[in-house]
Amino acid sequence: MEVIINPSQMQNLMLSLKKQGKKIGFVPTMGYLHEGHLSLIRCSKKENDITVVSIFVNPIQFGVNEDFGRYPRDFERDKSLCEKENVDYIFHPSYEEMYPDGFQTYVEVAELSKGLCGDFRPGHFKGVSTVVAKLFNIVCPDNAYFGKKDFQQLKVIQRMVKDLNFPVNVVGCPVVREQDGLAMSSRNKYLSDEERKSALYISKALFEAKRMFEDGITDPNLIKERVRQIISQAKHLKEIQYAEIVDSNTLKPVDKVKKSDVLAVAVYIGNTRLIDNIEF
Ligand SMILES: Nc1ncnc2c1ncn2[C@@H]1O[C@H](COP(=O)(O)OP(=O)(O)OP(=O)(O)O)[C@@H](O)[C@H]1O
Ligand SMILES: CC(C)(CO)[C@@H](O)C(=O)[O-]
Ligand code: BAL
Repeated sequence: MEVIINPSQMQNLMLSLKKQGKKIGFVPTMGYLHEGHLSLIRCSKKENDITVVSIFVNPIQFGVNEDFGRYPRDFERDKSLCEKENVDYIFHPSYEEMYPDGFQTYVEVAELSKGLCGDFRPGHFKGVSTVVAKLFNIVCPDNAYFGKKDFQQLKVIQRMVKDLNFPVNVVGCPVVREQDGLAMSSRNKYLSDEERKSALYISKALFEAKRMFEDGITDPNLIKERVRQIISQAKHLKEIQYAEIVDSNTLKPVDKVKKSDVLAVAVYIGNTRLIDNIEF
């Protein structure tokens, strides 16, 4: 496995591998890898000749009061996890190389970046689509793997690829959960033991919502009310930012719940903002 930090070197290498007919799979991450990330890597390994993982905590997708500074980082640990998974290349650029002096070009997916997280993290998806566009141009992947845990992000990237004709196939992969249901997330590290117990109410609420739908309830307000009730039992709950049921293509709230709609939530447990979702 090789670690590459220079974007031009990475791009030249990928272009030459493509010329040799190699199929390239790409897993973009912000590091501090867990089983959720590893599931994406395993998918890529199965479907491609070469697997590239990027590890870059992208400053432009964080708001000024967000956790960019304290976002968990452990490159050595990430490196050995990637090695164990037989990753071929880690792309680990510096901030200066990704955003050199004078940087001023952004990609914005207008509508899908609104609503849900977009309402609470202004500029976030613009930062995500911009860095992913750069990463796609640097890594030149055939297939790129994103988790459905960040459902809105996946939709934004799929739209960007379609609208800007990126020659990349975007693959959405299932949410990986801890045994007790909590969605894996690098930010789970921020939770104290007590907060970790509170966080469990999130997945509990999502599973109950799915059960309600399977029992024939299609009124989104009934389901959302129950979801809020369950999450409100969490001792360390600070805020439910949103609990919304949306159409999985438009991300607009629905009047009547149907199969494939998505219930998405963002919740503060203590000072930790967690997102999760479930598909009906
Ligand atoms: N539990 C999970 N299951 C499946 N994919 C996941 C999971 N957690 C993260 N991913 C995916 O891994 C990729 C990289 O995500 P990222 O590095 O931001 O990790 P994260 O754990 O989501 O971190 P954060 O705490 O910022 O939410 C994204 O495509 C994301 O959707
Ligand atoms: C896609 C991504 C790597 C862009 O910085 C990030 O948003 C993430 O880890 O989900
Ligand atoms: N997984 C999304 C990265 C972020 O929260 O900034």
